[in-house]
Amino acid sequence: MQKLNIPYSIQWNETHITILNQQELPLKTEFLDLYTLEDVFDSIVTLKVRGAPAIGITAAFGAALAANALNEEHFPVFIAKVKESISYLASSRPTAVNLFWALNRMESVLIESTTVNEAKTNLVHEALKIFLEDEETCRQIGEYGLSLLKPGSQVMTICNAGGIATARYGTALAPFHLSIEKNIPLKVYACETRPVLQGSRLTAWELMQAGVDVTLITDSMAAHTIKTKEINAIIVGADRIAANGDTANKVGTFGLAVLAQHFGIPFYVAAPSSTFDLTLATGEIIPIEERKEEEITHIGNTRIAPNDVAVFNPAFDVTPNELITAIITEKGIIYPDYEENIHQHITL
Ligand SMILES: CSC[C@@H](O)[C@@H](O)C(=O)COP(=O)(O)O
Repeated sequence: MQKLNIPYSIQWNETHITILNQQELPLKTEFLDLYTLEDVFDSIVTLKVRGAPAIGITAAFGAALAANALNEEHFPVFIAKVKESISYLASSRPTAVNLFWALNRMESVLIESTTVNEAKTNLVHEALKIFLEDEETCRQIGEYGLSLLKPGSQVMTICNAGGIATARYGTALAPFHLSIEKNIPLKVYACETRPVLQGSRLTAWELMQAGVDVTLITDSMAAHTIKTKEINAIIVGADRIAANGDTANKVGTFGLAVLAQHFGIPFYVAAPSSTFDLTLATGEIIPIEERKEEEITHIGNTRIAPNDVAVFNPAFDVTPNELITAIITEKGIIYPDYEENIHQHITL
């Protein structure tokens, strides 16, 4: 069995969190130490750490850091201050529900504690639990995902739903990491993922590190590539899945799902149970983050669009459930009818 050759993107070090700086990849493999609540908030907003599960894990550790930094002995005041830190972290990015899911777990543990010291210990334990569970979850997603892909398959993906976007292995990329361990040949086509290029900077880098056969294309080449390279399946991650299966993921995902339907190939979403938001009946009401216009008008510090051009920069889109062949979770594979099957699957 070959060892997964990618670094952990998040590590807990008692006084600080160490993250892989995903802004610098692939040119530099740099690790950053986050000591304060503000460091953690900034790392999430600026995409130094990104990907739904990784955001949740980092925020959970951030809440633990913030609690540990408090010099407050009066328990009700301590609780109020930690809650404030949790709300602050929750305001960092709006779409990935894993952020709120992880912070809710942290808040529950906080409220259930009875002293300041007990709360501090419990918060660290809960954040570590969230991290460790995610590694196991992603491995399971990988196993189920791999069971859907015939050896020799050519598979397209977008964004980076990989090991560095989770505790380890990833969601959409987990089957590829496991295929290396199990010696099963698969070929991946990675869309570069404009505007901030998670596909070229992160997925291409991660899969190459792991020894996966990966080919990079621009987003506009997807239709031609599916046709001429005989792509067998598309697999993507998710930031939030509504109760009816509508799925928010990196902008461009919806377009790939439409292409999958046109070409008659399966379109799979891979995500942990923590990415489902059963409080939302449909994807229509998933909040879609709009990011700063410089992500589109500039590459690095170089302007590539006219001054003052109007810009629309949604970071995510919502793929309607009827375009999704199956949703792969750590508990198994969900097929339509999603309205009926998701609830049953998630509450297993
Ligand atoms: C396992 S990560 C799943 C999703 O979070 C991923 O596909 C994605 O869209 C990430 O967007 P990002 O803006 O890079 O955080």
